[in-house]
Amino acid sequence: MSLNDRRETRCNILPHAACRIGQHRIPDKAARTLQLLRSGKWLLCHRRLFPCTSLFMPATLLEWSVPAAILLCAIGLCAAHFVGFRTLQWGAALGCLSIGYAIMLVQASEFSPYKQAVEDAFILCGVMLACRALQSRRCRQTSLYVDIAVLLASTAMVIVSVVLFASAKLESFFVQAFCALVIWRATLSFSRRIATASDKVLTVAFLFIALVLTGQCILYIAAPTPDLALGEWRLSVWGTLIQYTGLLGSIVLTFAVFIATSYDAIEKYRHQAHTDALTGLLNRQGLDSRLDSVFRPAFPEAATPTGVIMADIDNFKRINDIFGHAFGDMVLARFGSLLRQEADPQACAARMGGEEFLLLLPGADLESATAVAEEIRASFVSLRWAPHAPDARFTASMGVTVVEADEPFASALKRADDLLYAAKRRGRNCTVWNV
Ligand SMILES: Nc1nc2c(ncn2[C@@H]2O[C@H](COP(=O)(O)OP(=O)(O)OP(=O)(O)O)[C@@H](O)[C@H]2O)c(=O)[nH]1
Repeated sequence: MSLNDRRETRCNILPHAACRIGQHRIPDKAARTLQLLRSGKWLLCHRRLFPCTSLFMPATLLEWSVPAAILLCAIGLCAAHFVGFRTLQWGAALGCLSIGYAIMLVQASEFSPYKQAVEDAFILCGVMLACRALQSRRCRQTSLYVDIAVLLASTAMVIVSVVLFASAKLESFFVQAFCALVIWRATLSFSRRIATASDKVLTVAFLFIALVLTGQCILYIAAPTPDLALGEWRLSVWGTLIQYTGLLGSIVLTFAVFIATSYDAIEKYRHQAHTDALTGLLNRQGLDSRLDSVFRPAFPEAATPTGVIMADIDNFKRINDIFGHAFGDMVLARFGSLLRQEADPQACAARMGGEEFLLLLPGADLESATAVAEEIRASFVSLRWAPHAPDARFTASMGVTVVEADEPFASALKRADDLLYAAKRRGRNCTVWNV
């Protein structure tokens, strides 16, 4: 008698009738599994338990195209990391997913239930990594212990579904339900902290994936799906559905990540091009672009009046000469942060070049703009410069005006500049405004 014949015989002598656990009647297949588990011979007979033709049926090229395409997405994202995009974590997530989907196609071995558990663990790990990549943009990440607990719970449910109930339908339902749960949790907590257009793109992609997974779970419960054996299930419409929705989700995610990271990079370089590196204020180019958007002729909300303060640190060349250029840089940086502190958040502060600064105060009339200028001037005088120059006091001069209704901004700027030089001529350390 060959080994296979002996296995067949062992399997055939097992009772086929349904049995009971306590008050609960359990199905034939589960009853047989329990018997086998008790006798410790289930591994020998699992081929009989899961009588599937495709256990020995190699996956087609079309089926392999699913993990291959996901792997390509992962490679693309990892490669993008090396040219400066922050996409490595996303690549790792899709890499994990592609391994999970590849294991799904590998021929089942003697250890088929473990294969299911490993395959599903890779898929869930991929989803968790993607969620962590999303959360790392804005909010606190889910605790690692929570993720491990979810992974263990999912694996336990998968093993129960496979070993006890020999049900691929149940196994798929559990892994998808856990994936959906993890994605919904991350998406909902992230959606409360959306700050940029790229955040919105990623949120929409995650919502789409969460909805697809949830829809699939509902379909699993609601539709009269046949309870197929493990191998048969892969080739059924349900198995195909899970593979292709996985592929669709991965492609949507890859596009969303590329759009979001490209947008982030553009925003980063735009911000750098519009910001003065020393003070963190707008530079000339940044100011022009801000003025373009606020003072466009067709922009009726352009606040009028708008207070304009032109400020200049007095005798700055001497500061450089006496204390050095690095100290001069520090004085500029502290003056810049003073402008930011004293003005309200809607104000627009810019470094016009050298030691000359501009502050725009939307909605401020001449009186309140002058008050702000005086406050800044007084605060600057009172700054202490220990340890480099403990006894030094530095001063600044200010010219203040307002943009009249329908007045071109350039003419108000010229007026503020003239007033600043009037303050210099008056002996510096004072504020001059037009009446
Ligand atoms: N440390 C430092 N110095 C700068 C920077 N940009 C310009 N300067 C210096 O700022 C000085 C400006 O000098 P001036 O235009 O003569 O003005 P001032 O000495 O402040 O004289 P008044 O404006 O008339 O009070 C020059 O010596 C520039 O080299 C910078 O980014 N860092």
